[in-house]
Amino acid sequence: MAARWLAALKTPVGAVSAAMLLSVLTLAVLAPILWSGQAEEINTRAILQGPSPEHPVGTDSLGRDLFFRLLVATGLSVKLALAATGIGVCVGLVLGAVPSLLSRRIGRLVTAFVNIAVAFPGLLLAMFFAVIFGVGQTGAVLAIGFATAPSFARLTQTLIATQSERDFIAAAKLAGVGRVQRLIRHILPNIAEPLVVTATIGAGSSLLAFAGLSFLGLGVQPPAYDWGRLLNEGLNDIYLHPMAALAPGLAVVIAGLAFNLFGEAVAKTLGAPTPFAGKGAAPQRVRPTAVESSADVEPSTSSRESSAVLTVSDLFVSFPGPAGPITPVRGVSFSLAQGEAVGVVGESGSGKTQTALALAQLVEYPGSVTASRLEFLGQDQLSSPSPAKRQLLGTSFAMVFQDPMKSFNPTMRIGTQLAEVAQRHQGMNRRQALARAADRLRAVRVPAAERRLRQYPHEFSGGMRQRAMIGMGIMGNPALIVADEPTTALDVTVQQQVLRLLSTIKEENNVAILLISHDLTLVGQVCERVLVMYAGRIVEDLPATDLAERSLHPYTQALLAAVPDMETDRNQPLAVVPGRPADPSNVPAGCAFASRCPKADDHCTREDPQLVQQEDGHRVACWHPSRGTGQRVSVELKLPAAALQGEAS
Ligand SMILES: Nc1ncnc2c1ncn2[C@@H]1O[C@H](COP(=O)(O)OP(=O)(O)OP(=O)(O)O)[C@@H](O)[C@H]1O
Repeated sequence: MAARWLAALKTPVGAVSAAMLLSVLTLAVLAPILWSGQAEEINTRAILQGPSPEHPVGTDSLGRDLFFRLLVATGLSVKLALAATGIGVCVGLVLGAVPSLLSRRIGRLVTAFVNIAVAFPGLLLAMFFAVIFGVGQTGAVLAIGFATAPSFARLTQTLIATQSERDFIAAAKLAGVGRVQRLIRHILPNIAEPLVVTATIGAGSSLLAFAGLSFLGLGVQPPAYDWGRLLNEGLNDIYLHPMAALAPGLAVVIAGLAFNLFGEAVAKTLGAPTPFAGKGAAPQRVRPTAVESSADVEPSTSSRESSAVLTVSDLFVSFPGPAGPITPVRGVSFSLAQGEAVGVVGESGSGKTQTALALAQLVEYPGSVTASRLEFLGQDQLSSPSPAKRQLLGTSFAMVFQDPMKSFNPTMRIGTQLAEVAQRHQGMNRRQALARAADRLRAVRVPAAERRLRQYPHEFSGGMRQRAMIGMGIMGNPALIVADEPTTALDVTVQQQVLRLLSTIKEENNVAILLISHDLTLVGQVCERVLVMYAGRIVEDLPATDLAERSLHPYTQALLAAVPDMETDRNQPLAVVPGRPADPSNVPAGCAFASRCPKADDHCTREDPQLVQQEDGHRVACWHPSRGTGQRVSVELKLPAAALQGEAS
C-alpha cells in the first residue's frame, strides 16, 4: 500500500500537493510551540496596522501580530478538521457496514436514511448539527463529523457491496466464516485504501467547513482562534486592512487544496472510487426455502441415491425483474453419489452457475431459492441454519471458482487463508493449521509449500492459484467439490494439470465432483455423467461414455455438433446451435428449446416435456428423443499423456 501511495508522488500534482501537505502538517505541529508567545503579545501602540516589514500581515485590534496568529492558528484548524474527519469516517463506517451485518429490514432502513442524508448539502447539515450539539469547538467537531458521515457511509456501502460479490467472500462464507468476521478479516482490509484516500480528500472539506462555522460564530470561541475566527475578525476592518481577512482566507484555501489535491492524486494512481460512486446495500445471501414437490421432479433413482452425497429436487432460483421474475433455474433435480464426477454443460445463461450457487447456499439477495428437497450428506439443508450445518458445509463442501485471481483475498497470505478453515472447524491452533495447509499445498503439487504459505495471492501464477484453491477445498475432508469453470482462465497445459488434479483427488479421497463447463470435451475427460442444461432445466442426464454416440436430446446433439475437432473443415464457418438461448425472464410455453429444434411440432410448443428416465438410466426431457451423434464430436475419455507432465510448473 505504501508503495502505491509513494507512486502518487511521482506525478507533478502529487509531488506539489504532498509538499504543501507536509508544510501544513509541520506548521500545525510546530507553530503553536514556537510562536504562541509572539502571537499573543498585545501592543497598544500598533493597533489595526496594515502590512509592514515588522508585521507582514498587519495587526489586530489589540495590536497582536496577525502573521504569527495565522501560523499558530494552523494547529487548531488542522487538529479540529482531522478530528471531525475521524468522526465522519467512524460513523460512516458503522452506518455503511450495518446493512451487511443486521437483518435486511434494518439494513434497508439504514440505507434509506443514508440516501436521504447524502442528498442534503454538507454545510447545511453541519449548521443543523452545530445548533443541536451547541456552539463551540466540541459542538462544531461533532457537527462536521456527523455531516460528513453520510458520504462515507455511502462509499462504505458501495465498497462492501463490491467486495461481497467477490469469490473469496463466497469461499469464506462457505467455510463458515460469520458475517462480522467476514467484514473484519476479509472486507475491511480490501476497502481500507479507498476509504483512507477519501478521508484525505474529506479532511480538506472539513477544514473549509470548520472555517465556515467559526466564521459564522458557531465554531471556535475566543480567546481560542482558528483561521475561521481570524477571518471573522479581519472582516470587520476589511476596507481599512484587507490583508487581515485575505490572509486567513488564503490559508484555508491553500491547506484545503493540499489535502484535496493529494487525495485526488493518490486516488488517481490507485483508481479509487469517490464517495458518490454509487449506492446500494451490501448483497446478502439467501437460504433455500422448502416447497412442496411437484410431479416428476424427483432426482434420478438408482443405486446412487443410497450413497448420495447430494440430493436435490425441484430446485428453483429466481430474481425480481422489471417485467416479472427472472428464473434462471426452473426445477432442477439430480443426485450425486460418493466419488462420482458429474459434468454440467449448457450455453451461457442456461443456469449452471446459479444451480451451483444455490447448492452452496450462496445465491445473493434479492434472489430467492426454493426446493422440495436439498440434502447434503444426508443433512437437510432446507431447515434453519445451525452450527452443525455450517460445520458440515465448511469442511465437506468445497467450491472452486472460475477466476483464480478473485478466489483469494488479495490482502491476506495464502497460508492464513488456508489455515482459517482448519482453525475454525477442526479445532486446530494456528501452528497446526499452517502445518495442515503446507501438507495440503503439497498434495495439490505446489512446490516449496512452506515458503508459498507466506506469500500473497499475487505472487502465485494462475494455475498455481487454482491449485491452491483446490488445496483450500481439501483442508477439511470434502465429500463434494463444485468446480465452476475452473480452467476457463488458464492456458491449455495448466488446464490439463488442474483437471488431472481434480481427478486424482476424486480417486484418492472418493470425493464427488460437480464440474460446470461450456466445454463438452473437457467434461467428457473428467466426468462419468453429464447433465445438459437448457433454459434453467436439465434436458438430458446421460453417462459421459454415451455423449458421442447415444445422446437423445436434440439440444445435446446440437451442442456436440458445435464442438470443432481436428477434422473440422477450416474453410467452413464453425457450426453453432441455431437461434438464441431462451430469455430467463420470458421462457416460452412448452419446450423452451422448441423454437431452435429441427424436430419441434405443435405438441412441443404446447407442453413442456418432463425429464423422464429411460430403460438404461439415461434421463431426457423431449417429446421426440432419438439416438443421434454429434457430427463432429470426438470426446476423449482419457486424459492425454501430455497432461501428466510438467505438473509443478
Ligand atoms: N442478480 C441477478 N438478477 C437477475 N438475473 C440474474 C441475476 N443473476 C443471474 N441472473 C440470471 O441468471 C442467468 C445466468 O445464469 P447462470 O450464471 O447460472 O448461467 P450459466 O449457465 O452459468 O452461464 P455462464 O456459462 O455464462 O456462466 C442470467 O442470464 C440472468 O438472467
